[in-house]
Amino acid sequence: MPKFSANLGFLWPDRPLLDRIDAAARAGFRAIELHWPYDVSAEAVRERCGRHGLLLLGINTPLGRVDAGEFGLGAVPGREADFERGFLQALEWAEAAGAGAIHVMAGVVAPERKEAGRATLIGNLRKAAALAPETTLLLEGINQRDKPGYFYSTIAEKADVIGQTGAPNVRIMFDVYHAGVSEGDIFRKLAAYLPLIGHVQIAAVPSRAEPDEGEIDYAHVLAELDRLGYRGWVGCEYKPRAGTDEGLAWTRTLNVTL
Ligand SMILES: O=C(O)C(=O)[C@@H](O)CO
Ligand SMILES: [Mg+2]
Repeated sequence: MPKFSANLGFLWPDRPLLDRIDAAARAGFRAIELHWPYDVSAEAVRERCGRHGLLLLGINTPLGRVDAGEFGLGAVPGREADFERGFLQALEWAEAAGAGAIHVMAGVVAPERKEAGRATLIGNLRKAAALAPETTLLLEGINQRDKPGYFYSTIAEKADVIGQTGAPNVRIMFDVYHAGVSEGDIFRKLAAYLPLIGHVQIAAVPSRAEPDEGEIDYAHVLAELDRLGYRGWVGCEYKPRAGTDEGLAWTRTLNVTL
């Protein structure tokens, strides 16, 4: 059975971040991952994780100008200097908090700028990977229904960018929810891209709720990850239907030990 981490961007949304860390430990998680924790001190997060013996896996790069529709800057032509500033902020926070991975957010790019966006992303990633050789840089596709215009939605596009970047510390964040909404054929893609996968995330399709409903049978997905020999973490990145603690009943349904 894979190892599970609590995504505290979505779980226990009713309380402040440090309390969410306590809740994750109480629920039995051994690792957590965060989205954009920049308004909380990295040292406080490190201390709270240490208190519980929790591993902090990763965070996301800053989004940019959210009011202008930005959702990351990695592939946005003309914003390279802002991307670098944001990446360095993420790196400094991650190192101070003890996180080993950074999800480099590609961002929203107009279709006619797609080729320029690809070159921008590869250039930005080469620099970022060299600046942070000890950190895993994760690339995630986001489905077009949730974030119209996001730079990529398929696993193949991320693998292609990783190949072009040529850095050993850039890996795929295989979010089964986004892959399910965007393209399906999950088992074949897990098998095909396994050597490039640095992290997996799960949520029901199409609801993005606990992974015990909808069109993806997560009992089979988790068994397939085992069968393939995946040794990484599986991030529980779902939006609880109601209370997060009650929602963890899915672990019993699926015979999962946190
Ligand atoms: O939305 C997701 O899926 C994520 O993994 C976040 O980190 C933001 O894209
Ligand atoms: Mg995700």
